[in-house]
Amino acid sequence: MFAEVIIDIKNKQVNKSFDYIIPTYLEGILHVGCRVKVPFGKLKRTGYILKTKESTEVTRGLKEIDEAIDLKPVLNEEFIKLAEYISIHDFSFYATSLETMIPQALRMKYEKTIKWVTNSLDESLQKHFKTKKEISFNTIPKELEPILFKEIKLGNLVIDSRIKRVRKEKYITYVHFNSEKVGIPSSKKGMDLLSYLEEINEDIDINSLMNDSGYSKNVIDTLAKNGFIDLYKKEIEPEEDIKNYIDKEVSLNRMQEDVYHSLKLGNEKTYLLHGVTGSGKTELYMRWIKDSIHSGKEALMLVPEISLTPQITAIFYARFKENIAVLHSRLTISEKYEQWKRILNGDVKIVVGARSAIFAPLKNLGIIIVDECHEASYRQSNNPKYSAIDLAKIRSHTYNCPLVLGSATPNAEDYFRAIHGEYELLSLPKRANGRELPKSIVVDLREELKNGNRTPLSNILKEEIIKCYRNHEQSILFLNRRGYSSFVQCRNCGEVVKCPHCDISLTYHGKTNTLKCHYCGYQISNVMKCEKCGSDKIRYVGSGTEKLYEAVKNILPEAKVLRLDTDTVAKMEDYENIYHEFKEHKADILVGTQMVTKGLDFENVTLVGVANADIALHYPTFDANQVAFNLIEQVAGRAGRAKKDGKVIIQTYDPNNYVIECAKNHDYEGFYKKEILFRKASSMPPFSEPIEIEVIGKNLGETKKEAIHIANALRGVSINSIILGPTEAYIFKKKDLYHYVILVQAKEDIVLDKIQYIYPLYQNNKDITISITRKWL
Ligand SMILES: Nc1ncnc2c1ncn2[C@@H]1O[C@H](COP(=O)(O)OP(=O)(O)OP(=O)(O)O)[C@@H](O)[C@H]1O
Ligand SMILES: [Zn+2]
Ligand SMILES: [Zn+2]
Repeated sequence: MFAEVIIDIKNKQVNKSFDYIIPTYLEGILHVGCRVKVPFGKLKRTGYILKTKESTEVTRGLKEIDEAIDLKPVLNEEFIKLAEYISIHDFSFYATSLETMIPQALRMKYEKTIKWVTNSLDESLQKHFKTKKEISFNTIPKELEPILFKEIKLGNLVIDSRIKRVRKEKYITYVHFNSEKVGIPSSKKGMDLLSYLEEINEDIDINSLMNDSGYSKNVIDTLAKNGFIDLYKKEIEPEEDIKNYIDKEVSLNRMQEDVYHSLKLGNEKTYLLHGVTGSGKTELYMRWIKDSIHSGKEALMLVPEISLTPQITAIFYARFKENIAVLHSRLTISEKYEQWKRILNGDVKIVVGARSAIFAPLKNLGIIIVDECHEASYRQSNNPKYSAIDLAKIRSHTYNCPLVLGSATPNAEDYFRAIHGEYELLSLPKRANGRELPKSIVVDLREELKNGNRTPLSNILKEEIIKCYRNHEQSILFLNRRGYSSFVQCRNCGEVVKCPHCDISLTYHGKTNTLKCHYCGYQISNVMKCEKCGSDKIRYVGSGTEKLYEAVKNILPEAKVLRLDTDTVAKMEDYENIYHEFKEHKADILVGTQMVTKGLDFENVTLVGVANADIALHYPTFDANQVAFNLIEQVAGRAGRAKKDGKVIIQTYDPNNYVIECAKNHDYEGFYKKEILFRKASSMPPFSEPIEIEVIGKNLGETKKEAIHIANALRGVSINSIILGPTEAYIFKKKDLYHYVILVQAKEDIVLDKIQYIYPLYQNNKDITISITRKWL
């Protein structure tokens, strides 16, 4: 027998498979989707078996497979086809695409084990088992392998794999008041804290204690040392609140009912579910999933990573119990692997997860759902640069099952397809509980400046925040920029402090008193004097979330304000802590970046402030307006979701911009009509299928030369295709590297073929890096 093998050679990949002989003792063991070690050149390399066959056309130099890495396939035919698709469609390598599809645990060293499951076994092997039933594969000498594999084929031995378990912190420290202890603490603080503990009269976790009482770890430690309190660790029950969640299956309203019946299982249609924020899309997803399970099939639902909150997890667990695997980033490598095995073995029928969950090894899909389908995070930004939605379409095709794309703000491309019949459009134009969408007010920031208000909060927003706080309601303030100010400028000569490695200005961070580059992480301590003219008149221009936070604190010192951005959230746990604190109304105001715009369903939030609606508008991408509209509409959707009316304040320097006007009126259709005209005029998706080729290098001249060379080569193969550039990228210099961009609209396949060749050409080029991205699905 022979095997077609794709070999994984970093830096020298080819999308071509090679034939190898399967040694007789591995026949029947090695199948499609197993990884093997093969001789290649002088070295042994890892490869993936794409196909096994009886004969080969290769006549000379045929070599034998050296070793089996997997004794059970880690990928099935479906994924092998999918990887081939990615390698062609997304201009990447077959091996890299295959590698992305298997759990990380399997990409590391893991232990293969053999289990003796009958009474008979060749004697030469028996002695290795001693008294055990399961031993490590490595304890069997190489020369016994042929016998070993024979026994596996006979069914006496079973192979499995074991992943080393990595445990993460799973403990919380609790504080117990020791009422037996006589005497009093020596410090006033200690005494206060003790009476506080006596009053609450129950054990409390140390973090809440420090937050609630405001005492430091020092005071607590001293009390513990002197025996007034005991500290003990308790294992965190990770799914505690998940288990406690009670499912309330609401009855669908008329609108939901209609949409619910419009979807038919058992066909491969793509549906676009356009439902305003709070319209009850999630309830529909769950009904369809249930129906799919009842018909004996499985369901896959993708959500943006940031929406994988405990809330959504709890809702799904409550409804579907053990039948579900939730794949989120908080799982350890071994936990992810466990989930993957459960899915592979058919132990679960429903998978909910972020982008990479599209590779969940379900084998009988009945429906695929992509929530918040407008989110850019469904595209992977490094190789292979696949789009999970694109792959969802392929999987829906393979299983002849529907694909549902859900969003309150679908991308114009998708809406266009829905209007023109490529997708079926389903609409939920009203909120599920009958409440109105929040009323919006647009504030002209130019007027504020004229009136001498230089803070990030307009007078109206200030008043509303205070009013909201006085009413014991919560507010969310959104600003699309972290740090304190956007740049630092000398008032005397106008010099702006820039990153020496990138072609952008540094951002001032107040907490650390530093200037940081948001691209490369370069950091210096704050400047007191202008480098150029020596003046000490330094100005901090623009606002980031830090400054916004400070401004809120200034008007309401007594309010509890939380900040949610990548500076305050290092881990998913941090996000969850802030999330819970706000959800339980332990804080009044939440200030943050994009993180606050997504999927939060807090009933007490009645005010949303968009501190600067213009930032997103000025990105140099074809869909900047769309992204800006989506952000404003999504964050506005957090207000007034339950019993009380919501209000939205949008601050802008450009109040007449159609994006702002449409967002103010929650007018998606109006926005779409303008946006699609603009796309048409500029010949952008859905009217074209641009591919961006970035040429990146250290040496400006060389990089430019290479970029021109590539552009010309492409022009050479097709006169009908449009090849724009090379032009300097929006941020021309990043981390000391120059970026040139070529934009291609391929009208002929020959251009695509040519682009396929670019990566391999530059694989070993130390000076030039290439990055190729499809700007459409
Ligand atoms: N038929 C119904 N009757 C009453 N309440 C409902 C109904 N359907 C959904 N809801 C409730 O309405 C709220 C919003 O629903 P859901 O979160 O599903 O909306 P959504 O469309 O996903 O919103 P978003 O896009 O903002 O995340 C939830 O609290 C949900 O329980
Ligand atoms: Zn100066
Ligand atoms: Zn930098």
